[in-house]
Amino acid sequence: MKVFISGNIAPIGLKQLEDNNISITQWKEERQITAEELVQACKDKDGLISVGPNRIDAAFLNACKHLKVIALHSVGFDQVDITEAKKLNIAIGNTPGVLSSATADTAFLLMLAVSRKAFYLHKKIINGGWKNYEPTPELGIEINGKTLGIFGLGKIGLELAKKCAAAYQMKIIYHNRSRNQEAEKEIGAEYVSFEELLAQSDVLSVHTALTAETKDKFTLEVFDKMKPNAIFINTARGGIHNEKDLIKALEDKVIWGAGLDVTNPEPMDKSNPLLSMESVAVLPHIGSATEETRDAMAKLIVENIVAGLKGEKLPYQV
Ligand SMILES: NC(=O)C1=CN([C@@H]2O[C@H](COP(=O)(O)OP(=O)(O)OC[C@H]3O[C@@H](n4cnc5c(N)ncnc54)[C@H](O)[C@@H]3O)[C@@H](O)[C@H]2O)C=CC1
Ligand SMILES: O=C(O)C(=O)CO
Repeated sequence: MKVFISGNIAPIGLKQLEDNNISITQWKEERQITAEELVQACKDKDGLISVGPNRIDAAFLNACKHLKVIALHSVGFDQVDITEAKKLNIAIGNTPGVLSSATADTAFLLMLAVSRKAFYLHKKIINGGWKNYEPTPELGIEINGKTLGIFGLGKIGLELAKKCAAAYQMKIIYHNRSRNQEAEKEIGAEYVSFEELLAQSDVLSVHTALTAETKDKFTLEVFDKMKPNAIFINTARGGIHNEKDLIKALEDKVIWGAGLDVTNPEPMDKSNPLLSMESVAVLPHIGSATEETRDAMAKLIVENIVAGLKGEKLPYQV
């Protein structure tokens, strides 16, 4: 059985694939593989491990109908045409759960970094701007005891809510497609309407998937309904906020700050105005990027690939 890997996965995953007698070919270049190159690479393969944002759309799936399984190196599957894959009987697997804590940590880190303008002040030191010990004009705001609003209280949202409730006694409110009884019981999270979420959150953190419903959900009109000292955090997908509107909202002080692990497009251009704003922190999509989490993701990917190649139901099927 032959599998193509369109990027890097943890070495433990490569070893486990070899132990299962799976022959692997891997994309080793620094640049992202193109759509044409991906089709070409998959021509004589039985499975694909899809790393990064390659579009697994109808065109790709129809050009590679022979694939038995596609294992995503992500929990998100917005890059995949699931309906078409189902029609063509190609199993799609993802990596739920094992990355929830690491991704919630990234949201937590962004929340603190924004609240104290940490990335901006770090750059200021590099640029020789730390002159003496004076109360800095760039004051932060505190998180302790404030209200955290979660948009999309699934696995990652719940991890963040637990961390913020425990570390900072934050009040947790959330808006979701359905009620999350576990969160309501465990941390006293309160379900609110989307409008209430906007009106009450001191920190609003996005954790839904990117779908037709959530695409461009955060526009200027929406930011306008938030508190002027609110912090907006997005570690889900860049397409969920409208970047032009976010820039305008920050420039006009409609909201206080923003922390992003995801942007649209990715990579973000280094001239992007968000990168020079005081109360903004941007990371290059590192939500799940820890050694422990990437090892755990690789193990799930191997389980999905092995099952899919045997024609069995995937343990983590989308
Ligand atoms: N920055 C990064 O590296 C990472 C980003 N992610 C992103 O985080 C997303 C969430 O991951 P999980 O928490 O594991 O997924 P999940 O499926 O456990 O949680 C998503 C939650 O959003 C809710 N939801 C979906 N559409 C909604 C809508 N229109 N309105 C209100 N609620 C809605 C769902 O009901 C669910 O509770 C992924 O889809 C992925 O895009 C995930 C891992 C790492
Ligand atoms: O899992 C995901 O969806 C990511 O974005 C990367 O881990």
